[in-house]
Amino acid sequence: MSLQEEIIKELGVKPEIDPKEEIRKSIDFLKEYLKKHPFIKSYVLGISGGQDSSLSGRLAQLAIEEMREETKDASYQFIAIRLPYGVQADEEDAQRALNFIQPDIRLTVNIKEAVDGQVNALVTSGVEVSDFNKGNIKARQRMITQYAVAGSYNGAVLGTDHAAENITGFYTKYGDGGADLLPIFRLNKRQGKMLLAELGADVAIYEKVPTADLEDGKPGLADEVALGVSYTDIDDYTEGKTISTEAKEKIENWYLKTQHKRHLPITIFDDFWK
Ligand SMILES: NC(=O)c1ccc[n+]([C@@H]2O[C@H](COP(=O)([O-])OP(=O)(O)OC[C@H]3O[C@@H](n4cnc5c(N)ncnc54)[C@H](O)[C@@H]3O)[C@@H](O)[C@H]2O)c1
Ligand SMILES: Nc1ncnc2c1ncn2[C@@H]1O[C@H](COP(=O)(O)O)[C@@H](O)[C@H]1O
Ligand SMILES: O=P(O)(O)OP(=O)(O)O
Ligand SMILES: [Mg+2]
Repeated sequence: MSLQEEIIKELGVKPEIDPKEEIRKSIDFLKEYLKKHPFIKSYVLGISGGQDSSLSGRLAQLAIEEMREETKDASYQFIAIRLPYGVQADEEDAQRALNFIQPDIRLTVNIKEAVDGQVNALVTSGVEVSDFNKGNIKARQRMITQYAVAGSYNGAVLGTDHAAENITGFYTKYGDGGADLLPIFRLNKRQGKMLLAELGADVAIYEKVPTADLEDGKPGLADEVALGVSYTDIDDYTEGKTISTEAKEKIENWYLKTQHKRHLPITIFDDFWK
């Protein structure tokens, strides 16, 4: 089996999808988990204004609404959290996403004080913190906040990892990579767009340039610039298509370099890294 075939198998990507079917699959997955774990009453997710959290958030809201309807238990809630670092430059995009999702509960927790406090404590202890490293602290602070909210609302934390992100390991380990359930895992970026279109999202939501927006010095840095490869190439690769040798090598290098992120902490019984 070629590496491309192995990766596609691992990520579970289908070359073609029926968006309606995939929407139903994600909603049913979120509902089934709640039915099996009656003490979990809410799903919690940070909403950035980007494509992935808009899609995951809307799917979660729909799942929760169906749960309320079917069980007549009004305590099921979807909690959307805005997690800006100070003032978010594209705040209106985040508000547009919230208007699309129509979450039961909207919270805003500004992560700036916590992040700056952590950075200052490190610097005071003589540890240098680069802007890049601080970006990962922001992503981890968002994870801490989401788990704190889940802890207060009998909740589980959703993550937005999907095939086109997982393949390159383009997420912060235990930051946005830290979550309980991943409702859009298996979809690539263009398939996520198809689901958003089917759900009636504004085109601006799914045409927004994907960004982690983590570095102070590089605001809104596009994922594709940071990665050096386009989502079109990544999507084609995950659908089994032939892409340029240069793009293929870049994707496979990212995949191999980030293997550690797709495993639980490594023990002496693991040999995937050898
Ligand atoms: N989806 C997004 O858009 C998104 C979100 C967050 C972060 N990002 C991007 O993801 C990247 C995150 O940075 P990163 O990957 O350098 O940080 P990271 O913290 O996610 O991973 C690096 C850490 O992993 C561990 N590690 C590294 N290599 C290892 C290995 N071979 N075995 C075991 N452990 C190992 C080390 O602890 C290291 O500090 C950045 O490029 C950031 O912009 C993207
Ligand atoms: N500014 C943000 N507010 C709320 N939630 C956020 C914010 N930035 C990121 N998030 C969450 O993290 C994931 C990953 O984002 P990437 O753009 O893929 O880095 C995002 O889906 C939100 O759930
Ligand atoms: O995870 P999001 O919602 O920020 O989407 P994107 O990765 O497209 O920025
Ligand atoms: Mg984003």
